[in-house]
Amino acid sequence: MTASNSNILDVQHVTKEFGGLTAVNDVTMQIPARSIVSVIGPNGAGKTTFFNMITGIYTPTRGSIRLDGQELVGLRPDEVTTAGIARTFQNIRLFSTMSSEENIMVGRNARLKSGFIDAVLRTRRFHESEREAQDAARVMLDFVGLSKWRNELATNLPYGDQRKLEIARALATTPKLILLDEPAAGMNPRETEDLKALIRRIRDDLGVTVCLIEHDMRLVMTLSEHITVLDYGTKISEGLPHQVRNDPRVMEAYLGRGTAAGEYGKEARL
Ligand SMILES: Nc1ncnc2c1ncn2[C@@H]1O[C@H](COP(=O)(O)OP(=O)(O)OP(=O)(O)O)[C@@H](O)[C@H]1O
Repeated sequence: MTASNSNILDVQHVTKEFGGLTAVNDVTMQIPARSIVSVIGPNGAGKTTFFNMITGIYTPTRGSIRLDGQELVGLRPDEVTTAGIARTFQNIRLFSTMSSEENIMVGRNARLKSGFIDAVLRTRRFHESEREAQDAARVMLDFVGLSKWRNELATNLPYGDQRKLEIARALATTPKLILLDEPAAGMNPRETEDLKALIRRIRDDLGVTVCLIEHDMRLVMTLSEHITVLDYGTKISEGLPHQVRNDPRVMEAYLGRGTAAGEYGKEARL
């Protein structure tokens, strides 16, 4: 097996320009299959833009993004989902008037075979699809430990559980790779510990590769097997947690930069 075969995602020279601003500048990175990796960087470094290119929300100005050899550039977000990438967002995006189970079924529907006509005519295929979606939703609720909230409106769940529900909804699309955008944002230390255990189980039990953007340096340093650091859209460092933590370019990028600087400084003293 060649090195590239063991990488589930291969990003080559990706750039995104917004008018005169280069949000992501010629970034190349690979994500090994069944790994847990992080993309970090100070506020405005280009992390979310990077995720938005991988998931088809933005088309790169230049560059190539391959999932298991399949070129993703040019695909719509739903086609990227079907190809095998799921994600969660920086801000919680649940349907507040739906139950936890229904929220997951919406995620699952991205994969179902029945279409609009089936739904209108209530065909057998539609009913089978609905049952399949409901079964899958229950398995996912159980996996993330939220079975007791099955019929509860998503908006009534505690904050940490709403974040887990978003992860369950993303997992319901049966991805090969899941992208988590600041999953620990706003969590208390106990919720963050729970999240860490869940992310490990996503990889270990489901075999799904995990890539996260995260400002919580303690979480990033203890969970990640590989870290890529962006600053002003450019990759300034990558490697094992201890290599990145001790890289002078990374320290320099964080120092004097708002919240993220404080969080990095806290970790650097550990
Ligand atoms: N749609 C857009 N149009 C114009 N500029 C954008 C757009 N999206 C992002 N940017 C700019 O690109 C740069 C990178 O933003 P991005 O949100 O990717 O950074 P980030 O690393 O995710 O930041 P944070 O940690 O604060 O979430 C910023 O200067 C931002 O203002």
